[in-house]
Amino acid sequence: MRINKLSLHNFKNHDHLQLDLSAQINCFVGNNGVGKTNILDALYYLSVGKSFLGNSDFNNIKNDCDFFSIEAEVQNEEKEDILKIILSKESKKVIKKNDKSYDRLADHVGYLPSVIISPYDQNLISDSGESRRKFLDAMISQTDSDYLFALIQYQKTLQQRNALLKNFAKNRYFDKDSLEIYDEPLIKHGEKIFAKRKNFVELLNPVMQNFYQSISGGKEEVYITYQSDLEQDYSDLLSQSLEKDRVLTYTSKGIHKDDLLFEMMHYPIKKVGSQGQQKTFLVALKLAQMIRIKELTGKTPILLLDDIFDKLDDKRVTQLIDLVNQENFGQIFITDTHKERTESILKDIKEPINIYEI
Ligand SMILES: Nc1ncnc2c1ncn2[C@@H]1O[C@H](COP(=O)(O)OP(=O)(O)OP(=O)(O)O)[C@@H](O)[C@H]1O
Repeated sequence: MRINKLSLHNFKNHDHLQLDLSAQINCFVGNNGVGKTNILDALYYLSVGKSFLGNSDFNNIKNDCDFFSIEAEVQNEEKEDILKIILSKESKKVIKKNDKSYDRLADHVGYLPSVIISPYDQNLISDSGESRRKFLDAMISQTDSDYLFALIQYQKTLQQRNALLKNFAKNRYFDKDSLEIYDEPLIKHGEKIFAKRKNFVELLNPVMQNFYQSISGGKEEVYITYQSDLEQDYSDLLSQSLEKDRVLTYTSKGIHKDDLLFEMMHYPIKKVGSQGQQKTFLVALKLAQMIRIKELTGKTPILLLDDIFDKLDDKRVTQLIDLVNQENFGQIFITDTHKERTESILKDIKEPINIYEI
């Protein structure tokens, strides 16, 4: 998959922007705040139907405007598809492929896979488990529509079960049987999600380890551990935590409490990793994500590299560029504040490179 043309209207600070893109490497260079990251965000938006910054959709509409649109010509094997996303303040978001609207956003996810590496990835290390779960969900959903379906059903059931627990507390009443109606779908979807998450992380680990060692020059060992309540039987867990859930008025056990432990040399990387090591870890993790998506879907994700050259030493940057320049990586988008630095880093690359000054 690759994007031949991109056109933005009123997307964040870009009122009109039209770009003819290189099939290989595209760089957006310019000063702070000119809108380089916003272009990557528009490309990410085309891929998953939302911003990677996770803010409200309306914040993506240029200030004082009523709508934004993102349009792209996407090379899909032999044919070209036109993808269009329009969001207006008055109506629902519309995502169209070749003029046909998708009924649900979930039907679009996976069509144009993407992987983004950005300074915001640091939140994956520093934030709570929720951001790591979101990352895991976004990553698996791009490769597996069954997973996304199970996740949507699980979240719906969880909300209903929690609402009932709150209702019991409010009315000083409890009915075990009506609560248990939700247990069966929760267990069914929860177990499916657990198995898929466990499997995905297991297969991600060796790929990530390889990338980490290639970029860092083969020193530290890094590892991701998947932690889940569902290592125990979920049905037993729900029974055992019934009284607790009743008091807390929410469901305390399940895959909505899962987490990923990021480790370096058997210690949390958050505690023992330098800034450069943490960044290398995140880059390796994202490159591994890219390889897994490619293996599972047969599609090469577009790779979005935002401000990647900061915090990595020259040796690591060279290693990284050598890696992504190999033929198993597809179309790449890079942002940087220094045009000369970008040109110098990419000087040995033979593929066509487009550099846009924003
Ligand atoms: N809805 C919006 N309407 C208008 N401008 C916006 C909107 N949302 C963000 N911006 C502007 O976009 C700019 C930030 O763009 P972006 O993050 O892409 O910059 P950048 O070129 O990547 O900068 P840096 O080099 O600092 O990372 C800011 O000037 C911000 O005010």
